[in-house]
Amino acid sequence: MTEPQTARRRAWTRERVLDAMRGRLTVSCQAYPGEPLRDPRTTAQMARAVVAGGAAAVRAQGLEDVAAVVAAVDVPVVGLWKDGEDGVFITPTLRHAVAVAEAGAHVVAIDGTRRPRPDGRTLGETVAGLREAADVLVMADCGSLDDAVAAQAAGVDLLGTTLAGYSGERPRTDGPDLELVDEILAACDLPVVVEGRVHSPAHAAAALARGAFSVCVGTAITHPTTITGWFAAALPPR
Ligand SMILES: CC(=O)N[C@H](C=O)[C@@H](O)[C@H](O)[C@H](O)COP(=O)(O)O
Repeated sequence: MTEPQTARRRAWTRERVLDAMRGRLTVSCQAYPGEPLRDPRTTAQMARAVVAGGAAAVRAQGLEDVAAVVAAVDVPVVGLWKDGEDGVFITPTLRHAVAVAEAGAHVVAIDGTRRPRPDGRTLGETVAGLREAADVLVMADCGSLDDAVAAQAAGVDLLGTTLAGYSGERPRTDGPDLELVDEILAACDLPVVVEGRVHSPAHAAAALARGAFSVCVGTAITHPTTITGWFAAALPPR
């Protein structure tokens, strides 16, 4: 990062980050292993494009992408590091979480499920260790109400529904899991980010209308291969 970029990064206090995200859209800019758009420069350009369209924050995966996005846009960046493909793979250990913070993320998203973590630490130990190492907000990517309740007790700052439908505790709903959103809002006090299968502006609006703090959209905005597939599949057979 250049000096002005470092100063800009520092100006994002915890309060400013939360204030920026409240009631607004976070856009997840991710390309998956082997895909044509998987390049930190492309992710950074995508981040600039979504900020131009009104994204209040950007979510990005991988240390290089996080650093490139932090340098490219002046909005909060929710960073994560996916390692592996099943089980606990979203920022699975304290080492991953600290590295994401060091890459410049304002919010570090970590697996917020109750499943055993690869380094043997509990979520609470991971959050405490991360806080010792860096002044960042922590978002727990949860898959169920029990995850959210445990994550709140573990000391995270934000609860996400990111893993609903992917951790085996909830069905994979067609759109966002709004039933889970209702359950979490009734049981927890922390800000809730609705994430996962928010596929239309109407879904995003419905999520906020339920009382969610913020909404995060990935695929429907930044994954052209999937979006193209939706259109292609809607055509009648030739
Ligand atoms: C389950 C998992 O690995 N979720 C990932 C988390 O970062 C991403 O692959 C999703 O794109 C992101 O959560 C946004 O969700 P959607 O792409 O459905 O709008």
